[in-house]
Amino acid sequence: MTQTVLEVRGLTRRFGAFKAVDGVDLDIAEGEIHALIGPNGAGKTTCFNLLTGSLPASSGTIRLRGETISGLGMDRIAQRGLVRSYQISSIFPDFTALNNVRFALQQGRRTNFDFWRSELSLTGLNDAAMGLLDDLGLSDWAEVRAGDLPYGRKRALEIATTLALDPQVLLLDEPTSGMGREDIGRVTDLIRKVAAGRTVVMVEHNLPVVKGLCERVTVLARGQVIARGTYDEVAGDPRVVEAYLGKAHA
Ligand SMILES: Nc1ncnc2c1ncn2[C@@H]1O[C@H](COP(=O)(O)OP(=O)(O)OP(=O)(O)O)[C@@H](O)[C@H]1O
Repeated sequence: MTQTVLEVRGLTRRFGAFKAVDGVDLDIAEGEIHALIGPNGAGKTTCFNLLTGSLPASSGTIRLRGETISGLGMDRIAQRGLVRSYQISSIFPDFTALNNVRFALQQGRRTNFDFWRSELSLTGLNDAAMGLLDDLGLSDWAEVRAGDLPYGRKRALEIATTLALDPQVLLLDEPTSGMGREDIGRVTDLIRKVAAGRTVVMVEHNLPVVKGLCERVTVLARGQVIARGTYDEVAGDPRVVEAYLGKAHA
């Protein structure tokens, strides 16, 4: 039987009287690639902010492997293995790609001692950083200033710095946004590769990417879950069609 790695119940976030996230339940299975989709303003980003602890919930519970993580700060949640992809703005543009990953690995050593004790030592830092760059197709770019990388490579670097923290559950925030076709194909392949041995939850607007990549999909609209299932199941759901296109099309 598949194990639930992330269990969310009744997750709610109010801004004044407005509920941006309203009683959301999620069950994310170990090892799956799960998409959170929905029209603009549906509450996807707020949901991610609640999962990572960057925003406190108004109510509801979040359990990671059965342990309650709601109410913990971002660092402690990351320590327990749930990490969100760094935003490009958090990549240091004047560092090389290699030094960005080295830095992230050092951060990981601070937050995940067991991982380091078992896998790495200080002398292994360069090898580990090069290994991650290699995994993400960035070895030829190791000595390039991060600020000079093309957009798609920057997103790959962002994933590399996140993987440096060795997350069990990786949250990816619109990993293909702003990319051209070629970069989308490359990043999609990368996500499939890095998903081996971990669980991935992604917010993604590009529906063909979701269809190609994600085993299960949860659809949010106006802060609530309106459908869940495989891509084909939710794409055929009249509530989803209505949420995306308006009532006339449903
Ligand atoms: N800090 C805030 N204060 C007030 N309202 C907020 C705040 N953050 C988000 N909202 C509102 O909550 C709703 C959900 O926003 P959210 O960004 O989570 O949606 P989303 O599904 O990620 O949208 P998009 O796809 O456009 O990024 C929106 O109506 C937004 O205006």
